[in-house]
Amino acid sequence: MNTNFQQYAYIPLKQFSNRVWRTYEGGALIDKWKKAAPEVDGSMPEEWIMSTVTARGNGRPENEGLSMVETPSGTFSLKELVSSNKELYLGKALADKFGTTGVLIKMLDSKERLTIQVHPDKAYAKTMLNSTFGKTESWYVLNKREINGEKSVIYMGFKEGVTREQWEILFKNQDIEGMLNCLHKIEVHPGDAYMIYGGVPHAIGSGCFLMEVQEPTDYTMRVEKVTPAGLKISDELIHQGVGEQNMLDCFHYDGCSYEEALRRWKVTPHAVDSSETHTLNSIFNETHTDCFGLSELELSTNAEHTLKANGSFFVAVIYYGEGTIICGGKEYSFSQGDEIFFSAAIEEVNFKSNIETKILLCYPPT
Ligand SMILES: O=P(O)(O)OC[C@H]1O[C@@H](O)[C@@H](O)[C@@H](O)[C@@H]1O
Repeated sequence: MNTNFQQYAYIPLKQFSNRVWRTYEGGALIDKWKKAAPEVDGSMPEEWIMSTVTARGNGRPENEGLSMVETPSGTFSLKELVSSNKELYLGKALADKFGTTGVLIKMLDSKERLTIQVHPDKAYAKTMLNSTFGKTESWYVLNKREINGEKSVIYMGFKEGVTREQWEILFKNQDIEGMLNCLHKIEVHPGDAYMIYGGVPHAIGSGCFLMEVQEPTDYTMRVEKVTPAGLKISDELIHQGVGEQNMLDCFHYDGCSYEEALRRWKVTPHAVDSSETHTLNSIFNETHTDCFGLSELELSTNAEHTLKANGSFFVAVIYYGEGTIICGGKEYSFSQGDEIFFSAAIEEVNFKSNIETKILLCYPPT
């Protein structure tokens, strides 16, 4: 046990920028949010936040995806800090149950449509990939942009009647239009929230800027062998090493109507606490999943709100605004683009805003 690392469990820990390579292009809206010039689309369209997992990509750096945080004595990976004392950083329940943060948080900005894909549910992850975690995920839409005159959409869930046999034929023929036609196409707007459970087919369309809170793995099974921009995908990234037939088994063939799709997966955020100067909205909570949670704290100018410890760590992502954090009797500043880890050891955190502020609060599994 490294006693030196334990002292950092009592202070807010900010992470350095952590962009990750993906098969699709995007990222300009992440630059805009981070106030980083120039705002460019490229092959690093995701920012991974408080990540203790590495990304899967061909020929990419070994530690890509791992978050590095700033401490008074230098830069360390969150993973090594947490390992120094899991109970202190994560909280006892999480330390005992998983021994890891149990969650992965991302900002994702798509300039092009992502490939049609599916992620494992827990049962599939266990049997096929020997992993405790699947990749159930959630999307909270923050912004959108029109690309080539196209509205921002997502595709999700099979339409009624789609069978594995039909899906396999479309996959073998690489009939992309045919596959897209099997899924519900849903226009999205800032504020929309969706759960994407393991097994549910989906594709994020172009022009979506969203926060994703998810189980901490990078397992994507996909049915498109070439991306919309023309990038050829390796077999490993198509089926994660389990083969095409097993990849096809990762999908849940339980199609439904458009209305039923919205009922199953669209989430309506609601206020759980408010005053004249603040609102706390619950977005994803235990009624949707036990894998993670997401809330949102809105503060008007010169407002404040205190969050009390709940036995586990949480992560605050400053979507906009600036102000001061009071934690352990000390003051720290925060501003737009900050990503801050608050260990389970911290008893309470007071956020004070100088200007209008929106803070996304991400929580680990319950
Ligand atoms: O298609 P690639 O480049 O692998 O990107 C895959 C991305 O897909 C999205 O639907 C999410 O699951 C992200 O967490 C993931 O990173």
